[in-house]
Amino acid sequence: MPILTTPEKTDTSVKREDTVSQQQDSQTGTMVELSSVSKTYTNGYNALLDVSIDIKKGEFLFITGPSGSGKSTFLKLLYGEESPTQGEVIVDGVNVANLKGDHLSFLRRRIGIVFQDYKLIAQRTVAENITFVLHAQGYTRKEIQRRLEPTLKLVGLSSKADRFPDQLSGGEQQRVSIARAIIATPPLLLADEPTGNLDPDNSWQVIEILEKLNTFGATVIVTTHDEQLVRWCNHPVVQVKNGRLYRK
Ligand SMILES: Nc1ncnc2c1ncn2[C@@H]1O[C@H](COP(=O)(O)OP(=O)(O)OP(=O)(O)O)[C@@H](O)[C@H]1O
Repeated sequence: MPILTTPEKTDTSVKREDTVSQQQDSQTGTMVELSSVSKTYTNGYNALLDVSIDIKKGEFLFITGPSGSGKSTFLKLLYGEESPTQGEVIVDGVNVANLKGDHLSFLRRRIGIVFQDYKLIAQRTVAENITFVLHAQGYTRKEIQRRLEPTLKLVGLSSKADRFPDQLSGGEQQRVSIARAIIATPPLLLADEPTGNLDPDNSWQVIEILEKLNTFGATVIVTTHDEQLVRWCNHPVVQVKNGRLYRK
């Protein structure tokens, strides 16, 4: 297991009492259910073929598979970025394929998403990047401040709240994007190749944060093609191969 070497370590002792109290009661049942799902893109490419899977609340699951195997497509179906050509996608009891407009926005508020390329706004500070969505969703200034400090602490960036993304390392930028994804305490966290641009120490740090969130109650689904990373962790793994899913 690699040793953390970044100067400001993540604070995994941070408690997020609101997260725990909201989520401990609802730790049973299914968070994600796909039934006979296929996805064919408009160019005729079959990305997923007759896929069925149940992911329980509170699970930490890795999705692995080679480039182009359908990992991102799988996640996109969960947050309604793509619709299945066939079959049903149920997330937290809601059929995603039927959602539009405000209903889809409402579901997405309950899903935190982390991308490989961070997707930070260059002209905004760390704090602004993290709280941007909360402002847009009408949270009060006081509530935003109440959430910001523990979230920054959790990702080890308390001293860098006023920096801009280009003043941060790649690992720090990814931790900003995780903070942005979790500040609204979503019960489901999706991370699409979150360590794809990071060295082993930073990758491990990202995984440690995701694991901590999982212990707070979030269901976490992480795609990666990094087999070594998967071996380090003792979490269930699903492999995507030729558009089909296999539990390992
Ligand atoms: N919008 C699209 N239109 C057509 N084909 C697409 C589209 N998006 C993805 N594909 C194809 O579907 C397949 C699965 O893509 P996907 O991005 O899900 O793979 P992946 O496993 O996440 O790959 P990577 O590890 O490289 O990110 C690929 O062959 C890809 O070219």
